[in-house]
Amino acid sequence: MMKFNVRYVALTILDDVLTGEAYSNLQLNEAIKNEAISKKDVGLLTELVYGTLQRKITLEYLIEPFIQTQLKGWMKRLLIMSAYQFVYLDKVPNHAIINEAVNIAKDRGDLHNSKAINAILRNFMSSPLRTLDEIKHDDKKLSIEGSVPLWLTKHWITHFGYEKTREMCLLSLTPPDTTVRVNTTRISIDDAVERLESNGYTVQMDKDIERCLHIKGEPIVNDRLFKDGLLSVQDKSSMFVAEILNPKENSTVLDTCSAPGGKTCHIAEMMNQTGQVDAYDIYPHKIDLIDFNIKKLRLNNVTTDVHDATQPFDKTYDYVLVDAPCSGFGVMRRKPEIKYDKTAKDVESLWHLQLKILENASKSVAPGGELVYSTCTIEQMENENVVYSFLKANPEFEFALFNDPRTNQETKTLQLLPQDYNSDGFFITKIKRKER
Ligand SMILES: C[S@@+](CC[C@H](N)C(=O)[O-])C[C@H]1O[C@@H](n2cnc3c(N)ncnc32)[C@H](O)[C@@H]1O
Repeated sequence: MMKFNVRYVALTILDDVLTGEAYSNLQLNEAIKNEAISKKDVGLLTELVYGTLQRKITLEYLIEPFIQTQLKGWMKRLLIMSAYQFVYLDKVPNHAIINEAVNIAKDRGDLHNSKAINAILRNFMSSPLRTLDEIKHDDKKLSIEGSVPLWLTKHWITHFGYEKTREMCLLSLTPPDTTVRVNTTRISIDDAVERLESNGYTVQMDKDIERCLHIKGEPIVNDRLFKDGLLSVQDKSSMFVAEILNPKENSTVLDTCSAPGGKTCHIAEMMNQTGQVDAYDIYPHKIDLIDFNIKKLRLNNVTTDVHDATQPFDKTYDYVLVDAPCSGFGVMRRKPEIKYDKTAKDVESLWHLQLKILENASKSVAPGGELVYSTCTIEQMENENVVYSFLKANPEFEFALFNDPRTNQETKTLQLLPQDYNSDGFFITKIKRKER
């Protein structure tokens, strides 16, 4: 048996993720926790897993002409991981890439496998890199360049146009900004900035959301402020959801699909330990995650329980949040496998579920009360189509206009794309029940 090495672990993670058995972020966290690996190796492992996943379609296109025989799935994954190092990493010498791949192949299979890997990689590395010139159609070209399946590329071009889609796909191959939300029930924003700076972080205040800070430095999860619950890691686009819901102090809030509790906690912080936030999720094990966060942040205005949001809630509330289960294409830069494992059929069945949850949750909005519907996707079907279908069937509701932070104009819906704030793609809309 081979002794632990970074590429071996990276390939095992790629196997699990690309066969749909695990999520990249969770697998990576496990590997980093379990193995005695150095800081440098953690960096390389992360780069290999995320880089290969992010650029899977591009890498397959580049190496495909050199594969003449039928290969097993893991061999193809080993080849694209090796191709990633050759094309995108400067510091790894070609002979090291080939040796490592051959050793893994020997360890996994017979000599024949390792010889095939050796021959393919040698051939690939000594030939000119394949260009996109031979592809005639813009959508196909972009699908390969941005490593996004063709059906999605076509969808997005139809909805957002070619330029915006290209910008989004290419930006999604790079890391987003790291932003944190200050727990203003425990520390002032000025004090949080001062303490972060004294801990070595470069901090920038966000221009739209007061409690949002952009930080650069060591992983924040190791910092005292994070560990003590004085701040939470949250993407800027995601923070807009609670900001747009904008619950008043002493009000009541229902959060229907709330795990792991990012927005629940944001809402509870905005209400400054007053009022009542009832947070539900369908999965019992996920309720533990919300409870953990509430406890860590020391929030005392939240209760949690298991509940299926398609089934009636027993109370009415001033504010309701439906942060619906969705395809998640808005977070493809954080979970790249999302791009490859969803189909148009999944999107359609999500639309049914989302509409059902929205219909049911709306019954818990008190007269004059407001409901925010949000998703972390950019699929029109799961966003505009859900809310317009709902409003058509429920005339007692209407849009509650809010400010589009990008234009400072009132809007009914907000579709944030990654390029808007170098953050996640999110959809947010607000509706209100008309007064009786
Ligand atoms: C987008 S995530 C919510 C993220 C959360 N609001 C946050 O900010 O941390 C959607 C959640 O909906 C939950 N969910 C899926 N189907 C559900 C249902 N029928 N009823 C309630 N929750 C559901 C999932 O378990 C998942 O935790």
